[in-house]
Amino acid sequence: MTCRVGVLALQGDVAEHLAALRRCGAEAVTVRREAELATVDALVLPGGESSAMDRLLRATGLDVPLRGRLRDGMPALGSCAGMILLADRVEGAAPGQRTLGGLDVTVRRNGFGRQVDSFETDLVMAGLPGPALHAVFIRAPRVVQAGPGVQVLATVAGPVAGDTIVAVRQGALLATAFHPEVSGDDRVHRVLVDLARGARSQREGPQG
Ligand SMILES: NC(=O)CC[C@H](N)C(=O)O
Repeated sequence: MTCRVGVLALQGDVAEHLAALRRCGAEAVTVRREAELATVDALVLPGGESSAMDRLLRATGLDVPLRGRLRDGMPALGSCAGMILLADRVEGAAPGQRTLGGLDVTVRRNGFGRQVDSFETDLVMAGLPGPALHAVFIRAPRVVQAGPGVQVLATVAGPVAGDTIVAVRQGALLATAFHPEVSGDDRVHRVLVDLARGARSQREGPQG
């Protein structure tokens, strides 16, 4: 079945997500306004600058309907800055910076510090069959705390003692600290597109 997946296009890394979603068979569209948001079965919140996106979300008034759709169970994938937007709590936020929330996690912005602020690694991600996933981290956040309803999908070693959570899922919300749209491996987007198809068929009912 076909499904329509939006990419929040106020700022940041939009084109690569649209391309990945199309390779997964979804109709992919940019979302800047409430009317566009209303047409999509699922949404990608891309990487970029989370404080800038927060400002633009509030300036355009898109924050209110978007929070509503997230609360109503719209599937979403937040990558990097998008993960920050979906987090309930942020450490190192810019003055006045807020999030949409929905994911019961605390994230630390720029959580890998200056020395390793960008790096690439291969990681095993729960729910993705096949080989390890190549993950690109660019001034990425890290998850410093996850609530009991949050499934940890992937971790990497460091930057402090032990492992750091870099991918999570809670219900229909997925978030990665890395950028799944730049590796050419579409398996993370495929999970979102499957969730979008499920949401679509639920809405359309048995004969849809
Ligand atoms: N690549 C990214 O999305 C970086 C996120 C950025 N450091 C922020 O805090 O918003």
